[in-house]
Amino acid sequence: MKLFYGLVIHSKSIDDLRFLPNTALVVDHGKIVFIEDNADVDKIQQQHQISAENVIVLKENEFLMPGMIDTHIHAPQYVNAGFGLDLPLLGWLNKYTFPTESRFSDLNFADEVYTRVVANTLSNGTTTAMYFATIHKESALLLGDIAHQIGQRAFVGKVSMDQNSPDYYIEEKSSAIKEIEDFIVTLQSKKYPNVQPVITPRFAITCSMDLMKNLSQLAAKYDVNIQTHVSENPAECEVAVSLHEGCRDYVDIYAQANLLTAKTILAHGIYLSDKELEVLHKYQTSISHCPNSNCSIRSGMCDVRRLMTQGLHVGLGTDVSGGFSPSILDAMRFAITVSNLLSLSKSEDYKPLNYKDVFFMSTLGGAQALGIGDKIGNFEVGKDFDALVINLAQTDGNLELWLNESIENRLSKWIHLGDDRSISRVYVHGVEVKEGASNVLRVKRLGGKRKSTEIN
Ligand SMILES: Nc1nc2[nH]cnc2c(=O)[nH]1
Ligand SMILES: [Zn+2]
Repeated sequence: MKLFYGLVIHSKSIDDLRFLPNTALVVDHGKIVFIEDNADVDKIQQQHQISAENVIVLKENEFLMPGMIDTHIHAPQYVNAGFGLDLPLLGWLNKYTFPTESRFSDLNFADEVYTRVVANTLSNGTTTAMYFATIHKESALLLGDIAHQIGQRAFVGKVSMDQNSPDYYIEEKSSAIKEIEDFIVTLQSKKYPNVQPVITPRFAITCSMDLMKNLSQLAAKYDVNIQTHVSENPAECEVAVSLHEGCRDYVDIYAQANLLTAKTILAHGIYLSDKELEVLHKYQTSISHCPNSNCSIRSGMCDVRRLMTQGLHVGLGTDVSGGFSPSILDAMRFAITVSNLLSLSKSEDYKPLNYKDVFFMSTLGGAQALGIGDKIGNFEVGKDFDALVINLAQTDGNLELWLNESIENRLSKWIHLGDDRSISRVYVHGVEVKEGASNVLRVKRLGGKRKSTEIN
């Protein structure tokens, strides 16, 4: 058992951000068993019979918050993060993305990259990641092993794609179906408590209707989540609809393939019509908003307020490497900026997203979008303890504190100016997983040996 005591910040809903001073929070076997603000910490320590070394008292400039959730990240594209941003989506996929992803048939290469991406995103406070891997089953399974060993909560998707892809990076339909079923069965058989397989048709351009229908049957058979992309770029939308005869619009393609469920998350959704939003709402399908990617490969600006007004759950995604940064703090800032820019052409009563909204989206909102809002996302008794200790008094970096600043302003400063240096502890399911630098995690996993694999 562990007892945390200090300032706690979490969201109960998008309009209900709580700042809870002097809060006692007790964790047992990874779960939150008690929480009370303005608490008598000694009394609670005694009541729960917690030894002194298991009491963590936060310092004056520290606070505890829920772990952050990246609802859309391509693990293999971590290699490309920060370059190749000169082309829009379809050209970018062909020139930069497919060649890099095709290299993940090499398990040594996959081991090196996946260890780095898991360690680095954890270090940046991503306690849960919804990953796209590649079409290679073995390396996707390896990503699951790595997330488990290092301690990140992860959904891992072996990508499925059987058309309109380069010869060197494509599956045949029958083998795509066999491989994904093997992948699900194998990953589930490992019984990792925090790592789940996810059905991952890349998008409607690279998947035949028949493949997608088979994938939706497997999702139902094994009760797993589904992820794909939707309506990211105007040229993509046009090609997708032209390829699937008899489908009214982009969302209808996935509806006809039975891929829309309450456990489905679609990345982007920039150009969705009102009718498409209605359909997504009917199926309780969520959206992953990836504003860095939308800006960097110039896909467009997604009106998150509109999606939320339609009742959709919207989480945040880094979409590495369409997005250049693996940090969810960066996604929060981009989301605010895009929303501000959109508001310039809206009426005065349009409310752009603010720091409280994006805090929600990166925690409870992300959990709801992944269909696990009852398990993580905030601090409620019965939920798993996925949490970050934030230290605002770090001396490096741009975050400066002044006397008598309100807690609200300090949180806003952290969201706008913080980085991994201010994330001093990271917990997943009650286990501390950030031990100083991400290097420590890497070395631990690789048994103290650096791999000789060259990344180039
Ligand atoms: N941003 C992004 N969009 C996609 N659509 C299909 N594949 C991808 C991808 O890898 N990244
Ligand atoms: Zn993506």
